[in-house]
Amino acid sequence: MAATGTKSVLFVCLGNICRSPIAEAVFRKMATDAGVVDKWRIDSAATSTYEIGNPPDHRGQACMKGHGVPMKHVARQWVIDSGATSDWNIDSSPDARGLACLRKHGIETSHRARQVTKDDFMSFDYILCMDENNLSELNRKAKLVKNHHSKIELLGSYDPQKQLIIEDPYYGCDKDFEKVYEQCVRCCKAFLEMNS
Ligand SMILES: N#Cc1ccccc1-c1cc(NCCCN2CCCCC2)c2ccccc2n1
Repeated sequence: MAATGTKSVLFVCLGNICRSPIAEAVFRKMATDAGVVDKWRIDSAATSTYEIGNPPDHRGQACMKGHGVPMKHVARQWVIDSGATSDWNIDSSPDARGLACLRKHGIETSHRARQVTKDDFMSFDYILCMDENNLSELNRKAKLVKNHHSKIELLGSYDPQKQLIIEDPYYGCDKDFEKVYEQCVRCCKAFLEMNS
């Protein structure tokens, strides 16, 4: 649970390099522009270990840059299993393609994979994910954590245009990232208004 008076939201997708960092950045900018960012703990994470430690996808970075939305995130996975979390990527350096892309945009960065804890399920008020796979994976993991209190929902359930699913753009093109961005803007706006 966040400190008293603050709220907390964790955005989740499969790899935490495409959709959830965009949602996190969009929500953070909206909360900042509304003067309430200090009342929120905002983060994003993955259901998988695919991209731990890597920077956000360069197509997402380009999309956000085009919309003037700052984005800084290190992909992390939160494993809610009884056993240990994956240590395959501890101290791994980021994907070379991501680093090259950031350097091209003049952004130097020193990412490191970071481990997750079970605390996410106890410490976030809201866990908002992108598609049915994320939702079923999160609900499956939630069963492994006693007395977790997070509300696990589809981010798309807040969309006034009722587009429930935010599709994975990983194999897509810039247009697909643009669609993710537009959906995140609609949903995050409605979510923030509902919690203000
Ligand atoms: N999986 C799937 C999938 C299915 C449909 C559409 C997109 C994806 C897809 C694939 C990715 N990485 C390629 C496969 C990774 N390897 C899969 C086997 C285990 C070792 C890792 C993604 C990476 C980051 C963010 C989103 C991604 N989404």
